[in-house]
Amino acid sequence: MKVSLGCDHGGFALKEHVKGWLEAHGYEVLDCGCHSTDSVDYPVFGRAAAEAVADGRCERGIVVCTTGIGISISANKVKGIRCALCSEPLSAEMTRRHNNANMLAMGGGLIGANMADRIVEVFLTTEFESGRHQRRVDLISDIEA
Ligand SMILES: O=C(CO)[C@H](O)[C@H](O)COP(=O)(O)O
Repeated sequence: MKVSLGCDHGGFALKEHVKGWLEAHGYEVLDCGCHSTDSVDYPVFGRAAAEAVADGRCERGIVVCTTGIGISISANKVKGIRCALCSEPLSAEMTRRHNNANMLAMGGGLIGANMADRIVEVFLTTEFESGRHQRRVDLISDIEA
């Protein structure tokens, strides 16, 4: 599975950690930046990571800013993206099972590396349940159309 990554300066450290975890676990990574703790604007990088998922270059995306909020809002503006902000593994599991989320957002200022590992692992390995949930995901897509 290929995973796009995006962050701002507030998410840089956790993004780098997640990148290492992904590579150690056999995932291919497309790092859309940023690449340092210099101050940048999170919509630029949330958009880049989301477009890589929307156009099929990556199957999933993970974005990080200080809170995870701004970069998740930005990713969700890209058509076809369902980006879920998660701070613990149960939310990551449920958003895969029920929402078929294709992107995960986390707050680099809010959660630690070990928690992020568990969230990422669950997000990338949990299947969508489909059934009644597909109808609801289709209704979300209708809003975009
Ligand atoms: O969490 C964020 C957006 O939701 C950003 O990381 C945060 O707003 C950046 O702020 P600053 O420029 O003061 O570091």
